[in-house]
Amino acid sequence: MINVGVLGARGRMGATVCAAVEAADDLALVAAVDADEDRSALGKAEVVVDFTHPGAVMDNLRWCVDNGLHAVVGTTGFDDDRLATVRGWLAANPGIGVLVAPNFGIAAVLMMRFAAQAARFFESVEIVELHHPNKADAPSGTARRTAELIAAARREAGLDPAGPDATTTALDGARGASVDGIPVHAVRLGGLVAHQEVLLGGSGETLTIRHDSLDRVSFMPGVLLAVREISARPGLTVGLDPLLDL
Ligand SMILES: NC(=O)C1=CN([C@@H]2O[C@H](COP(=O)(O)OP(=O)(O)OC[C@H]3O[C@@H](n4cnc5c(N)ncnc54)[C@H](OP(=O)(O)O)[C@@H]3O)[C@@H](O)[C@H]2O)C=CC1
Ligand SMILES: O=C(O)C1=N[C@H](C(=O)O)C[C@H](O)C1
Repeated sequence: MINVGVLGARGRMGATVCAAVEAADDLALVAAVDADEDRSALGKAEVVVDFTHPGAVMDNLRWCVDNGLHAVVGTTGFDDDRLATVRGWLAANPGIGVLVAPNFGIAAVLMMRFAAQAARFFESVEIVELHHPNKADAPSGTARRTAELIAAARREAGLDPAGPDATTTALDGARGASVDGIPVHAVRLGGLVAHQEVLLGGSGETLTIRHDSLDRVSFMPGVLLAVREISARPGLTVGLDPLLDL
């Protein structure tokens, strides 16, 4: 039995994680903590899951590492500087495992992988991410990560990450944000959960790779897999890929 604590427990994701943990025979929910609540209840946990806010997650994660707790983190906002900071904390606490994943959906992980594979075959690539209107950040962590993977694949193939673009006059934002040279566009629309299209274009043909999370239960198999495996993976793991043998 693995004792699990959840940070952000009353949020959209946190509540879904609490229900998934309670439904699993091999996991016990021992603490459910939300904003402005005492984190000390998490001391009974072996693994803490964080789905809070980009502004809160680093303080939470520091607290977990300092208290000897493994952490599975879905909260967004992790750039290279933040990941380096977490690596530093873990170097001083060598038995602790932290997994940070921008997306726990298996299909989303595959979408990112397929996009990176396709990236070198097309002159143009742009990303459109579409989410519910209560989302705190833009672009999504998934879109950022996808753009980074695509840009790395294109650089490795000797291609400019950015495709051809003759547009010289544009309203601010009309061409999206540039992430590693890849244009990323963010849509916020009632009725949506979490969706992304990677648009690739070449000579007389295009390829669209689309992923849809239609319900937050889509993230649960990945979250529970990480909860079960994190104690055997000391140090920092980024993304779910290594746990899926990708
Ligand atoms: N990796 C993945 O697969 C996924 C990642 N996400 C990410 O997870 C994060 C949360 O998303 P979502 O659940 O929709 O957001 P919500 O706003 O629904 O939930 C966040 C919860 O965390 C609480 N909270 C804020 N600060 C703290 C804190 N310091 N300690 C404990 N709880 C805190 C909030 O309380 P209050 O409202 O009072 O501030 C709220 O209840 C986002 O970064 C989102 O992008 C989302 C889906 C999937
Ligand atoms: O806030 C969300 O909802 C989501 N956040 C993550 C992200 O920013 O990529 C994962 C998924 O897109 C849902």
